[in-house]
Amino acid sequence: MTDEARLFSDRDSLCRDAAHELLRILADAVRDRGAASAVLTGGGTGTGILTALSDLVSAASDASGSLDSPGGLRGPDVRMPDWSRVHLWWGDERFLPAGDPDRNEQQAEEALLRGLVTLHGMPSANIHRMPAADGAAGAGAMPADAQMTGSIMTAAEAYASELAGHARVDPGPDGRLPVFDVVMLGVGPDAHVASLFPGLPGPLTRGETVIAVEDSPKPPPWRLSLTVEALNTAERLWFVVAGADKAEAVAAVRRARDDETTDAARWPASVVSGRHATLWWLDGAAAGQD
Ligand SMILES: O=C1O[C@H](COP(=O)(O)O)[C@@H](O)[C@H](O)[C@H]1O
Repeated sequence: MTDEARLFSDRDSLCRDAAHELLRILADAVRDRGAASAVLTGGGTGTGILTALSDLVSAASDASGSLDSPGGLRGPDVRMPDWSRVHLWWGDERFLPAGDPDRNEQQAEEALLRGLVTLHGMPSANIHRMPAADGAAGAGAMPADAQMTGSIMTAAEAYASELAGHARVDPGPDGRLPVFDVVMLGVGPDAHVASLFPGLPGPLTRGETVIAVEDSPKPPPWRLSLTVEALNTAERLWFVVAGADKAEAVAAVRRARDDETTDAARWPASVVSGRHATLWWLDGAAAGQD
């Protein structure tokens, strides 16, 4: 299947359009299947999309003069999902104490999630955060290095179990995972996606849905990540990329995607795809046009 690319003059317009489309997909999935789920990514563009989504939700809610209701129309062209039926997951997370500003979930919390829970009826139980280093899978406070390996392994198993607990009723490509209507992924200048880094075992791992990463070249070193196999169950997979520092990686990955001999260990982003669509959301700089 050929990838589609959408180009934008800048990151803000990319984020606004992606947020708009994400809302539409979630609303359609709730209408058609009674449930929807999205996998969030960290990073500047991933968090920018959540901020844009929050703005859309607030504007639509203000325009309607009331809180959201299932399937209701809000604003001229924005249809809200019933948030009580939407589940949110993460593609990767930094294994740090809860509340650490470097955690992807903390950035998402501030950009969007607090508002969805307090104002728009999303149950906190629908927000599936990856475990934190000081949580049940950790060892109280931030574990010492010697304990860390065991803690992060337990955390990866815990998230895999949580995913399996929400697995699709009618098992599709992977009975251990929910239906992911949309998986969003940033792409690093080194072509990493989620926390699957070139040169580490992550991109080549098979048979698991979640892995622990103990030596990420991008700080912090301890991370959790969905695997290639898990990401590839997405109905739609979106690469969301902005900035000139990504242009070389984007070009190389897009070339590698057309090459059957691609080395997954060198170009992790080249081996992930959506089942029905793979879409590149790019600003001009990331597309190499500046
Ligand atoms: O560390 C991470 O980086 C990537 C890319 O972030 P960006 O700021 O360069 O767009 C992100 O997708 C990933 O979730 C995060 O953990």
